[in-house]
Amino acid sequence: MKWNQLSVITSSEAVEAVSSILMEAGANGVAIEDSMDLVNFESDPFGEILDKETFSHRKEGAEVIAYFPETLFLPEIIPSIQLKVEELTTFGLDIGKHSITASEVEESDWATAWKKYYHPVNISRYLTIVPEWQDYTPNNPDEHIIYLDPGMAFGTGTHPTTRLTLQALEVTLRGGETVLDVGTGSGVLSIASKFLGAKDVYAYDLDEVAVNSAKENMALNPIATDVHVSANDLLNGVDKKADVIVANILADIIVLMLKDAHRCLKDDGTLIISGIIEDKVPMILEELEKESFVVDQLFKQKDWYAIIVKKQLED
Ligand SMILES: C[S@@+](CC[C@H](N)C(=O)[O-])C[C@H]1O[C@@H](n2cnc3c(N)ncnc32)[C@H](O)[C@@H]1O
Repeated sequence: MKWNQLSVITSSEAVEAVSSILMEAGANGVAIEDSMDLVNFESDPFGEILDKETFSHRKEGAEVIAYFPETLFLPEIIPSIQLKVEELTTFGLDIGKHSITASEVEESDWATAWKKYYHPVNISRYLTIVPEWQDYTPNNPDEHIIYLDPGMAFGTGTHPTTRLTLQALEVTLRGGETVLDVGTGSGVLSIASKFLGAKDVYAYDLDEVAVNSAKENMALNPIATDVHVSANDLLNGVDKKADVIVANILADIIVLMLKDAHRCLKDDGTLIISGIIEDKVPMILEELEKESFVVDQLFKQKDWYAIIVKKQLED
């Protein structure tokens, strides 16, 4: 399979915002080359296990490289990406040169391109994600280590949407639950669910690459080898009754599964939805109400939201 690569030359301070714009536009992942990497390296608590030799030697500014499936026609989406990047100046961000270039890449190039920028991600006191190829010593006895090789699948833990979802899972799970993980990607949420005490976990993804990646990652984490991973479109045809349903997919896709989520959730169950960019929050809240869900908690990081919701029960 071929991938299209979009490179945005920008400033270090706009890296996160530009990455969010590219992810929102449908990128499957981003790699970042930032002149600030070496500076951050010095202060990064995980710094000592990064390989200094692999660091970018970019002299100034930053480059955000996003990977889009070839099914997305880039000339159609580049103008709106350009506009959104330019709008960042209205938030006082320096966007640097903000030039955008597109090119084609082979899958294998992308599969390894981001690896050198990927290092352990400390999600919370209890959860840390560690690249499968790195050694890591936990900082405290409560820390669970999720080993991942996401390959081509989404879910390294570095994206705010994954981090928010993991934190929402952590406040929700108590032990013994049945969990449905919709859009599992790398499988990271399923593995975390097992560490947080879930009993039966079912992971679904539409994309065969993600299904295979999730299966490989379950095998890397002995606690998660009994997670059932399969290809499925959202919750179509799923007849399980779950205590927790978790889905980190974009807002417009989440809306499509709300009816099925209601059907598959036990009366006292919890639905965790994430991947919701700020602009989409009002629409999601409206749709949740239509499907008889009530909001329990909102989590926010940067422009992204995760929402914990419950079924609205008759009095
Ligand atoms: C943003 S990623 C989330 C990955 C991971 N769960 C995480 O939180 O990091 C969304 C995933 O949803 C999958 N997806 C998109 N549409 C889907 C659908 N209709 N049914 C099942 N999975 C879908 C994508 O293939 C992708 O792996």
